[in-house]
Amino acid sequence: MPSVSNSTYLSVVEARNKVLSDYIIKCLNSYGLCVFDNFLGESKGTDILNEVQKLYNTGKLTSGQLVNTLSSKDEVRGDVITWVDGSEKGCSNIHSLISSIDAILLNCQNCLGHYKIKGRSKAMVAVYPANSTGFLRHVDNPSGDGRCVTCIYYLNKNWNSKTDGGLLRIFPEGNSRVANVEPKFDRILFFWSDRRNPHEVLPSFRERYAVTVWYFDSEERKRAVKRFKSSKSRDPKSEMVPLTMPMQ
Ligand SMILES: O=C(O)CCC(=O)Nc1cc2ccccc2cn1
Ligand SMILES: [Mn+2]
Repeated sequence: MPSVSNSTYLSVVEARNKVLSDYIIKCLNSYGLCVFDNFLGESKGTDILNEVQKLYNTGKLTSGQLVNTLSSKDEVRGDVITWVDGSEKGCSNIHSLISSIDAILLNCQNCLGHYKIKGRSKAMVAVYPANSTGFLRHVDNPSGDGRCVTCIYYLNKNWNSKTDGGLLRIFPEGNSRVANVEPKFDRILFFWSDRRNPHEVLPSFRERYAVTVWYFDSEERKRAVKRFKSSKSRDPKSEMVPLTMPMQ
């Protein structure tokens, strides 16, 4: 196998990011959602899966239901989650995932709707335990909190929703068709975070792993910060961190 120089490797990565960014721009602007398979490849995807499973198996994830502090006794969501920025011990591959997605979104600058994307949330690592209840139909950002694009990276090898459940169902506004997204290994999904994309997760019968990042529109974010200035809530999903440059 001829060795590839570092500069050649980088230009291949940049060309690939450009192709992927063009695809995301076209899909999101046309349909409001975009699915891309084989995002990082078997090896990198497995490295990320191993880190997520380690976080889960060492008890680092807490019930998402509690995070929502819902008074209702009905379980709205059955996931367990933790928030990472990738600098944590044992999260270097999750950091690499976040940087890869940031690089793609930086390439999409100013071409996604009217949005100016300059920041994102931390990454939310989520596991739906086997026989969990999924996530009831909801909108990620119903109230203009600044989040404009939801990005979910799935880590579930040989997933078959007929037997394993766990389908993500998106109900694009004004469209009678439903998008059924299998949470397949090394699949990345982007969709508008606002009321255009109500969605739900069907009950899973097998452990279901995903990493989610939300990207912020700078103008909507500025307006939201002004509106929520008084609120003391330090909800991690609405904390914004700047995009990181891709790790070389
Ligand atoms: O795993 C999937 O396919 C999507 C699951 C999903 O919608 N997760 C989710 C998780 C959330 C956590 C905090 C606040 C809002 C949230 C909205 N959505
Ligand atoms: Mn959601």
